[in-house]
Amino acid sequence: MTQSLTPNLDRVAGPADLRSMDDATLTKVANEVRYEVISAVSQTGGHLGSSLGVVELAVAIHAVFNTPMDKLIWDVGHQCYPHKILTGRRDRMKTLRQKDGLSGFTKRSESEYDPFGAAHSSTSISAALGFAVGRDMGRPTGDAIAVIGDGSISAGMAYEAMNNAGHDGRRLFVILNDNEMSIAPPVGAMSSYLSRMYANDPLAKMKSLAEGFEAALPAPMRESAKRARQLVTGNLQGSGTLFEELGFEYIGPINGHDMSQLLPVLRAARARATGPVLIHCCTVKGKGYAHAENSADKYHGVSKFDVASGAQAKSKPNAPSYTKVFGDALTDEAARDPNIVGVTAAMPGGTGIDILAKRFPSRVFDVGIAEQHAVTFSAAMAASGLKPFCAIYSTFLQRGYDQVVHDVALQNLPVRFAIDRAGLVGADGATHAGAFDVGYLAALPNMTVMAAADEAELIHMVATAVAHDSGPIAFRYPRGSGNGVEMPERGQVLEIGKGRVLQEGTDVAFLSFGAHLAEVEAATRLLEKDGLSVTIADARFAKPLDIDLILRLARTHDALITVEQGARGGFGAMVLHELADRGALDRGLKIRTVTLPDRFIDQASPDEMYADAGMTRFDLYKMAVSLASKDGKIVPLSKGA
Ligand SMILES: Cc1ncc(C[n+]2csc(CCOP(=O)(O)OP(=O)(O)O)c2C)c(N)n1
Ligand SMILES: CC(=O)[C@@H](O)[C@H](O)COP(=O)(O)O
Ligand SMILES: [Mg+2]
Repeated sequence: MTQSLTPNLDRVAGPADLRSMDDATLTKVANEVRYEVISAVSQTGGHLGSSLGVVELAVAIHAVFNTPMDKLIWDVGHQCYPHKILTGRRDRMKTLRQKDGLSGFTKRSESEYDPFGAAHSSTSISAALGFAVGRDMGRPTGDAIAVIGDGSISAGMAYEAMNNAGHDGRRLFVILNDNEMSIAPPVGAMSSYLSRMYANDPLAKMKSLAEGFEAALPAPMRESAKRARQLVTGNLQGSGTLFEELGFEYIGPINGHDMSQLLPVLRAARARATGPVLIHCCTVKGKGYAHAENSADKYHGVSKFDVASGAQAKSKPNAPSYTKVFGDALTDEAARDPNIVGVTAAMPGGTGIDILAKRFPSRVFDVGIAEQHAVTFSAAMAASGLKPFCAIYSTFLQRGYDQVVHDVALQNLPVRFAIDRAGLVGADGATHAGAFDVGYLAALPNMTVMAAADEAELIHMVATAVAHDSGPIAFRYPRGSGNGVEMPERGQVLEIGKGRVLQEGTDVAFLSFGAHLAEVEAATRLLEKDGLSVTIADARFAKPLDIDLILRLARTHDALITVEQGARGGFGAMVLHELADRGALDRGLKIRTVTLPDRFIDQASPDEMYADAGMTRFDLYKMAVSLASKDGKIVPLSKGA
């Protein structure tokens, strides 16, 4: 029988097994967990760098605290792979981020060790405080421990939570996982502050501890720890770090990969904390895997890869990504218009704003994980006469919605929202679905809402957004590659509120909004084989709607089907409002609105997810046939069905 490469990890069925192990064995377990993470993610892809950075933390926390009674909450949750391996899901790691497999984030329904779901950042401290209150009011809950990264702690919501927790004074633990990285290198004053806390400290190797816990330390560490803490806090009067000023006991910075520091510090903190405690751990994103550590993005999000070479499997799309098309188009427009600026909330690469930044660095603003701020910041730039392109994924723009309403739409300021990852996104699952932006934006007065049917349309929409100065405008497009359509030299400015007809028919009309047009066209080919005559129209705008087009389609067809990559309450709803209010439904038009279903859809490939949503070409075909049939026979409507 071959010798196991993970003999110590093999003895861990769950965290309780860790609590019976000595520190040396725990260190071995950590090394074996790291090996397991690299091996698993090389076959599934995923958030490798962040997970490698918290291997020791995950082992130590589960070894010291009494999970699942103690609630361990991972901020964002993208770094949860070691946690999942240690909490009974090791055998399912190969299903990570796949249909019917493990979620790539923590998820309540997946395990009792996941007390709170995540994926959107900066929620963990709020959740920890909620559990702490539950405990203190008699609910069956132990300690609450939030593990939050240096990127995530820079978001407003984290301050709201620390402000409340520090004032409330309840016992809870915040472990700051400081690896000096967000997805890109971190930005902002908090990042600089954290770096100052250990960059020049000659005792950085020392593990400085808050006075309250020095007594628990082995004698040799006690005195020097006290002095190190005073040095770290910037003066010998011992006044607090930012966190202490907020009411937290501060411990750190300590080496988040050194079990001989982590374990005594966590044990001391657990033994003595009477209020909120922040333990500052310095870690390395991608720790222990050279290809990750040496990569600019620390292998934040990787596809499958070869462990030996680190080479990632590259998909060979036949078309550029929507993200790149957007970044290139915006940069071209910016070369002609000096008022164009780009804004991203910590996602320069993901949004394509990094392309603009390469050409015009002084006109790009990465505000950190701060979508609320990004929107209002953009609103004021628009009020000053600039042309801000606020590029935020559909799902993350949800974080700044009140700012869109209150600071942009209500003041009718010409902010341009570039909404990437519209529709279903695949492996990131339900938390990242760009499902709701059409509904939440088209409901707003003054707002213009567009959706690109393909990458060529996206270029036109960027040009249209540049030219549109009379109020806010949003354009949405999906994650991934375009359709390989012919690309225009330069974007043409579209007429606001005007759609386009791709083909005229008589039996059934598809009114498509956005990138599901390709599926509509495929369904049409099937319908035409059955002798049906089909109209295909691309609405281009959910607001303002092309009323003339919609009324004409309703008048000249017995069946009208709207299609969108979004939830109910979006484009189809807008069409229904207009048709109903104008009496166009009174003569009995057969109309159906194809949207995402009223439920969340778990991770899979986008095609699998759209199949789950009932939005494939075959679903569309069946729907059209059902509308063009009589007594179960397909009777083309134009033939007097
Ligand atoms: C509200 C929100 N905005 C943006 C993101 C995208 N995002 C995921 S992880 C991440 C960086 C997190 O940095 P940090 O907290 O330092 O964790 P690390 O990856 O360094 O472990 C970002 C911006 C998100 N998940 N949620
Ligand atoms: C964890 C997180 O929120 C980001 O890393 C997100 O997964 C990025 O999504 P894309 O891969 O679509 O850029
Ligand atoms: Mg980080």
